[in-house]
Amino acid sequence: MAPEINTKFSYDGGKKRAYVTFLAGNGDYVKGVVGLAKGLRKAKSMYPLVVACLPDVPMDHRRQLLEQDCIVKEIQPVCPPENQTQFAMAYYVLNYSKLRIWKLVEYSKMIYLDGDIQVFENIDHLFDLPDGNFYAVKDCFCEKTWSHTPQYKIGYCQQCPDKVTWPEPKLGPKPPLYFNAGMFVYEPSLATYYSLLETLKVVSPTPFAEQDFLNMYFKDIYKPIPPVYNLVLAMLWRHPENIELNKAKVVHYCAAGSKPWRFTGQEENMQREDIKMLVEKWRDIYNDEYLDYKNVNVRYGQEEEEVHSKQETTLPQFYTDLSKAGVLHCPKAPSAA
Ligand SMILES: O=c1ccn([C@@H]2O[C@H](COP(=O)(O)OP(=O)(O)O)[C@@H](O)[C@H]2O)c(=O)[nH]1
Ligand SMILES: OC[C@H]1O[C@H](O[C@@H]2[C@@H](O)[C@H](O)[C@@H](O)[C@H](O)[C@@H]2O)[C@H](O)[C@@H](O)[C@H]1O
Ligand SMILES: [Mn+2]
Repeated sequence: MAPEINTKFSYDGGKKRAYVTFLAGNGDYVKGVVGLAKGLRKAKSMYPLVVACLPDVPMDHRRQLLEQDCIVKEIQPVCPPENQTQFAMAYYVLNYSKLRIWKLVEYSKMIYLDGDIQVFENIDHLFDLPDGNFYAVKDCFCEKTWSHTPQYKIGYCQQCPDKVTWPEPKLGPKPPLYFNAGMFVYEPSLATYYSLLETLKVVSPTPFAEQDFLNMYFKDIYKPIPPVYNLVLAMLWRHPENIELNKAKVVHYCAAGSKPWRFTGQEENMQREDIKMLVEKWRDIYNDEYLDYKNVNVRYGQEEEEVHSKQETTLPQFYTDLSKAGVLHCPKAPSAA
C-alpha cells in the first residue's frame, strides 16, 4: 500500500493559502462540499480546502469531509441584530456565520467558495492577485429574488447598464458595483474580523443578508473579476451575451432548483440543455471514485509532474484575462519561456 502523501500544500512563497467553504446544518449541503473537494482535486489545485462548520454539522458529515482531505474547522454562528427583515431565503440568516472566515489568520490569502459551487478548471492563479483588494464576480439583479429592489422595479441591471438608464434625478446615484458572495478572494485579518462584527451590530439586516453586508463593507476595495470565475446560473438566461459557457472555470448552482445533488428539473429554466449539462458535469465529479482522496495517492507522483509543467503556462493567460477585464494594470505579462 503506497504511503499516504499529503497531496496539498498550503504554503506558496512563504505565505499560507487555502480555499475555504462554509457548511451548516445536517442536511444535504455536505454533498456540495464533498463535490467541491473532488472538483478542486480534479482541477489539480495546489491548496487545501478548509471547511468552516457550524456546531450543528454532524460527526458523520465531518468524517466524510476528513476522508476527502478537507481541513474541518468548527466556527460559532453569527447572528444579525434582532430584525423584522424578510430575507430573500429564510435560511439566509445562517449565512452571516460566513463572517467567521476572516478569523482564519493562519492563512494570508483565501478563496471562499459556496458549497453549491464547482471548480472545473484550476484557479490557483487567483491567489496571486495583488493584496489589499476584495475580488469577486458581479451579480445580476434580474431574478425575482431581487423584486424588492428599485433596480429590479425599473429593469436596471449592472450586467447591461446601458439597457435602462439609471434615473439619477429620481433615484439618486447609481448603486455601486455589487458582487455575488458565493465566491471571493480575500485576506483573513483579525482587525477586519472584529470590525465586521462590530459593524454588523449597527447595520440593519437586508434581504440578501451577509451578501448585502459584505458589499456595503468592502465597496471601496471591491474589484470585479471576469464571470468565468463564478458563473451565476441565471446569467445564462438573463445575460447570455455576457457569458461564454465553454470558458466558465467556476459554476455556481444558485438558481432555484439547480442544486445538482437534489436536481429534479421541475423548476423554471431547469429543463434547459445547458443547465442539464452542467448538472451532469457536477455529478460526474461527485460520483467519480477515482477522485476520492483515498484513491488518488497512488497516482499522485506522475500527475504532480503535469501540474508543475502546466503551471508556467497558465500565468500569462491569467494576466491577459484580468487586465482585459480592467482588474489588473500589470506590467507586460511574464514570458511563457
Ligand atoms: O442549509 C444550508 C444552507 C447553506 N449552506 C451554506 O451556505 C452557502 C450559501 O447558501 P446557498 O448557496 O444556498 O445560497 P445561494 O448561493 O443559493 O443564494 C451554501 O453554499 C453552503 O455553503 C449550508 O451549508 N447549509
Ligand atoms: O445569503 C445571501 C446569498 O446571496 C447570494 O445568492 C443569491 C444571489 O446570487 C442573487 O443574485 C440570486 O438572484 C439568487 O438566486 C442567489 O441565491 C449568494 O450566492 C449566496 O452565497 C449568499 O450570499
Ligand atoms: Mn450558493
